[in-house]
Amino acid sequence: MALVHETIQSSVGAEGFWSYYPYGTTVSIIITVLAMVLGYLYGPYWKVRRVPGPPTIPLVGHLPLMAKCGPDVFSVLAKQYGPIFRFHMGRQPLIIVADAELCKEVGIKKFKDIPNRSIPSPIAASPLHQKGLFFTRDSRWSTMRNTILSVYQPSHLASLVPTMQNYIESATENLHSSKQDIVFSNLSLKLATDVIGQAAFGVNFGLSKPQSINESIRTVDKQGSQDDEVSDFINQHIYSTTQLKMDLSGSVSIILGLLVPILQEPFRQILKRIPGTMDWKVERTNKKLSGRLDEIVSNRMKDKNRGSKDFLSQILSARESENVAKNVFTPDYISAVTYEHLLAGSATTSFTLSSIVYLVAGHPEVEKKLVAEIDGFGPHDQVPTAYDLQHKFPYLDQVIKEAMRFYIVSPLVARETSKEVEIGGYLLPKGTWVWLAVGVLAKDPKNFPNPDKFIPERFDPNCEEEKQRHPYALIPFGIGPRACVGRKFSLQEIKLSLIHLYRKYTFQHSSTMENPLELEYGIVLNFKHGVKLTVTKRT
Ligand code: HEM
Repeated sequence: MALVHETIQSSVGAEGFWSYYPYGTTVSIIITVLAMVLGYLYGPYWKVRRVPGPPTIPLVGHLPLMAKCGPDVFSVLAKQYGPIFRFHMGRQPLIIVADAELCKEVGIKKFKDIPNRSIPSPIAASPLHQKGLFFTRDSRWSTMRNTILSVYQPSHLASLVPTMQNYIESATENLHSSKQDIVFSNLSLKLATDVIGQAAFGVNFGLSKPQSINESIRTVDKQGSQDDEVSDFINQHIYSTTQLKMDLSGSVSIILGLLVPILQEPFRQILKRIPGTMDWKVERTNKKLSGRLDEIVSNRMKDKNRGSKDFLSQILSARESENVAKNVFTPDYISAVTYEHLLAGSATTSFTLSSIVYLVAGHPEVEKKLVAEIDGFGPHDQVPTAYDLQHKFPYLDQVIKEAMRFYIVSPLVARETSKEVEIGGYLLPKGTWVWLAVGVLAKDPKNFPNPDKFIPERFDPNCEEEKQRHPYALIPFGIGPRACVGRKFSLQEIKLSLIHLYRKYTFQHSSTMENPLELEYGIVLNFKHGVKLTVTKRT
């Protein structure tokens, strides 16, 4: 060391020596910063580097691959890399699990080590969405979930049949009277939003009014074109939902969240104050939505005669009777879970309903069998009970399962390890994002021969294919203790809707519709241009 000093001193002289050291300091600062940046960018990758995956591009990871292949990217990669592989969402590596047995391991067998959901960047930029059941963690989640499950007793669901039926009748009353084709996906979104609005808030959003169905189908898509409060709320809700993009088309802070998460929050704080930016718009919408929700919640809290018909009232009553729930369900969390119901319950149910009608319209032999089963149930004005819906429509069940397999609304289920855990032969450190590729499972020819064919009979309990299939090959509602709480609710609504629809109408694809159907990949799957259908009234 002394020798090095001497050499430097003699070669640069006394003056040069002093200027040399600041230079050296600068170099070491640059090297340290570079090392930190590289450590920040590559640290997450380094911890899971043994899991196979395609080569990644710094910063953007595999996002360009995703933009090129769309949601099919995971099927393509599963073929190449096997049942567990690495995919980089920007800087963040995801461990993708694309095998039914491994999904069971993550979702059920090792649930206690993987109990939470990872928080993707669109949600990290949206405080409103973070306090729902979906993204809460650990003991807060389990207390919230237990209270919410107590609300979903079978008797409560059964009592919702008449409400659901009313909205369904109202939404579908005038379908045939329009000479034009209908945008069925818009109609189903309004119907699902109305049903969940009533079930969650006890509020009639009034979107499914029969006299204005075509009119409102058109206007609901335009921001602010309806001026009453309810539709304003809905428009904001739809805006807030559609802005939660998972690709690079979101707001600047969301994009930063994908590429350099550390910068996301500081930038969001700045951008949300700059009028006109997407972050400013999202912030405004979220604020308005939260304001409205807080208002609804605080009014309902004061109302001593609120009854127990809707989700919000039930949660408030449960909260009052249990001390634990009181600490967990503070007003902001109540607003969030109630809003979450609107969010989780409308887009998913609506997409599923539309995709079923679309697929049946393309398969006349399925339509014939389905209509025969529905007609065989009883007179057309006999509304099925919750029990009837569960037990008396076996072919309808097969059609729904097959449609949910064919177009799986939520093709990825996001989880995160809370301690080191071994999955599929790889040791994953605490904090690893483990995502179940349920969309890949649903198209795996091992479990579903001819996966690109729509064949409801493959779910016939007597069929060999059904008997041999892995029990977790189709999990559109997720798996284990963290699976969807709204499964029975949405299936009840979907079945009631289909029975009512096919009692009155049959549907054909509109000539104005693209073929094949184009899908859009957001927080959930959506139709790019809607599902357009020609309606024929049954005689
Ligand atoms: C066809 C309709 C629906 C589909 C396909 C669907 C799908 C899903 C999926 C895949 C998950 C993640 C499950 C997991 O991690 O294992 C989930 C969770 C959830 N869903 Fe649904 N869902 C639907 C309807 C609904 C409805 C109607 C509601 C509300 C009434 C709802 C509320 C929720 C909630 C709160 C969670 C979070 C559960 C938790 O973290 O404990 N969903 N859903």
